[in-house]
Amino acid sequence: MRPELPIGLTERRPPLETQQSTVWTRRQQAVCVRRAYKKYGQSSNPHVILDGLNMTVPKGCIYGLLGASGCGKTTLLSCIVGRRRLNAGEIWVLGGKPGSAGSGVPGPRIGYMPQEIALYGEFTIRETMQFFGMVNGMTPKQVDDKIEFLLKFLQLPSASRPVKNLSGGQQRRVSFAAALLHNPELLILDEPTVGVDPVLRQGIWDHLVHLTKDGGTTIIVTTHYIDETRQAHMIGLMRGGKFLAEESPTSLLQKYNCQSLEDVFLKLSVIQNRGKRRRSSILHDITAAIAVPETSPVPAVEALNSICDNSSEMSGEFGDSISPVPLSKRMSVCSMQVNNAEMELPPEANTKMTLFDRCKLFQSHHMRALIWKNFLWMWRNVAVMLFIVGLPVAQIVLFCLSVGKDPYGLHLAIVNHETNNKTCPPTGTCELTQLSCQFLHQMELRRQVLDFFDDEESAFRAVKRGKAWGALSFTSNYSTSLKKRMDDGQSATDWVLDDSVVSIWLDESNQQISMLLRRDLLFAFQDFAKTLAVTCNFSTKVVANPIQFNQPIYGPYVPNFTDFAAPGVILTIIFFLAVALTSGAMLIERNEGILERSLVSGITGIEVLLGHVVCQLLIMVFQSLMVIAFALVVFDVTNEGDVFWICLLTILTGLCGMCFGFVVSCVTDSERNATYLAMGSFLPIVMLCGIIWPVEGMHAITKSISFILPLTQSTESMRSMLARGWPITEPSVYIGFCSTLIWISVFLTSSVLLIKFKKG
Ligand SMILES: Nc1ncnc2c1ncn2[C@@H]1O[C@H](COP(=O)(O)OP(=O)(O)OP(=O)(O)O)[C@@H](O)[C@H]1O
Repeated sequence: MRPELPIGLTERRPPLETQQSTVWTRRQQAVCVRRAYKKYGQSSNPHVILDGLNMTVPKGCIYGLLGASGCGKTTLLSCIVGRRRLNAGEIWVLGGKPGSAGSGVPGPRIGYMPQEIALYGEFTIRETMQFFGMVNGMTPKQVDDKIEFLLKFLQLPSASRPVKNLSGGQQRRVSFAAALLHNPELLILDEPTVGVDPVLRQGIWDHLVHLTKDGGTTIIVTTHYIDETRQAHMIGLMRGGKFLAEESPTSLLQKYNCQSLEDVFLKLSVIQNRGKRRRSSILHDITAAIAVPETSPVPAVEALNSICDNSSEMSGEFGDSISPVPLSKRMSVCSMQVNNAEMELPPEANTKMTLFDRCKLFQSHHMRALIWKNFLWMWRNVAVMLFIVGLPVAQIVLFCLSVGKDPYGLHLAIVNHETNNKTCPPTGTCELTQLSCQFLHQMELRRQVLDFFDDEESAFRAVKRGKAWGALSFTSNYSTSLKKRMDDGQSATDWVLDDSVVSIWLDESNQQISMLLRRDLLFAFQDFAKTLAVTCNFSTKVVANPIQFNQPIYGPYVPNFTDFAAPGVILTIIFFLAVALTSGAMLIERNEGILERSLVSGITGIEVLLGHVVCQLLIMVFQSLMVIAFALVVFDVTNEGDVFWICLLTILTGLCGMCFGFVVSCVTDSERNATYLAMGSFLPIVMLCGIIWPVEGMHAITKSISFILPLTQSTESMRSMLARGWPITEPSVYIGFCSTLIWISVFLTSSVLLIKFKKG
């Protein structure tokens, strides 16, 4: 015996024989979704959200999109507004495909109120409206008039109140107002009545009905309060990636003989659960009838969906009355005032994009709005901005104060048998006695501390305990033997040679300190010998080292580490602060939903990017000039080059950091991941770009990696300008500029591509 069909399925059969919609009829709808398939996650373990969903929203309708939390309403809406792509299926919005050239979607034809507040807390209500007004090409007068109406209608407080100081419900209403502001053709409202009291909720619904009266506006609204959608012309009950029904609330209530829409939803859910078993057997029959070739590349689910779709475009699994019925009848469900809707040519057919329009990187009113908004945000966060501007200056000050200066106050353990370990002031005469004292005096002049010990044993002990950096021992006849060594020259005896030597044992555990101590000891000896020669009136050449270091060709006679590290440190500070600034700003904008909202308003990712470039470039230029001024003027870092080129290279490096920041914000989805990525790149760049150690000393592999990194060539270029005074025409200088420009284009292109192609 044939089992009894569940309610709904029996009613579902007849429409299977109705006609197919054509592309033309699809484009006549406000929204038409066909065979939508959307999944998240890996193909091996997909999370299917939309599973062959069909949806038809005629023009001039209020369409209530209902469904349990997590059933995919927001996902469907973001596909409709062109912010996410379907994995399969098609969407027509206001006659065009979302995102296609000339469709106006995303764009001002749509008003979108996302689920999250997606507003700048620091802005006042008026400023918020001004921003969205500017984005949608409204004049200030039009915005002001609309603000007045919206404040009254939505019972909002004064327009000068900052959004962050409003209650949650008020913030949602401001968000709603921002979507209504420019009278869009299609209004998409994701839960607009959350946190709104019943009276105002009713007011909002009345206003929505009013908006659709003349047929010019279509509204799609999602809500958890199912029964408030009684005022909608049509509702779509979504469950399991499909619509259970897509009909007018009255006919649903009648058809299922229920008191409330909630009951209808429950009834249909039960039917769907029962029907799934039944449906699987129906599908089995269909597949048997129309065999899908085994070699077909189309997955079975899609094949089945397409089979179903080719025979019908059922929107609801049950209770469907939308797609299969003729268009004229369907229109009667919504406002009858949609005059000539069928006669209107879809905008895409009308709109001819010129080549100029297609190549246009930005629209001036969008850029105006973005730049105004970014500057206003900076102004509202002036303390943060001052910190950001001051941070690189603080860092360069810290660097110059603490890195690269010669260590002083180092303790040396002295055993002076010549003076029985007594201190002895230099005599300043030509007496060749107690010469050890004159030598030690030179060490004191170099600001090192001398501690005297009785014997070598105790001096070593002091070094071993970390009380001194080295031990020095003078023989009892040091002066006599030194004099004899000079007098006898080649014929000097072994004891003369041995006794005229200062014995030194250093703590070499700290390479920098021991290197500088060695240098100080050698210089101290040279100075002592020279002083003696001058005092005793004989040529200093006699005591000079036979290797003579003349005045250097480039750099100071005694180079310091500050001069070596400064170019790299300046560029690193500017580069990484720009990374942090840009990626931070972009991520805040994205994570708070503001970016999403702006993009739905028609602003492009490239415009957002350019908006940040313009504003942050200003900050960065200021930062760069301050850093250079502090390094060169206040801390007197050696500079022989042209300040213009030095500043330009610093600014370009900051720009490069900004572009890297864009890439970071595009590839990461949270501030934490952005921080990991920025920090992860910081250390390799600092280690490999020749900032703390010359590239010449690196391993062959790291040397070749270092060659292509963003800061290597620019650091070398900066060093050549600062220390050698080389002009831009020198290869090692202009290569730094070229490398930075190449990296800017690489990062910028990557972020533009990521913005363009990285959609959900
Ligand atoms: N980017 C994403 N990556 C992976 N899963 C996602 C993503 N966005 C949404 N989802 C998942 O898709 C499902 C549908 O989410 P969606 O936000 O569309 O539901 P919803 O019906 O709008 O829910 P609610 O009514 O609670 O807002 C949820 O299970 C959600 O976890």
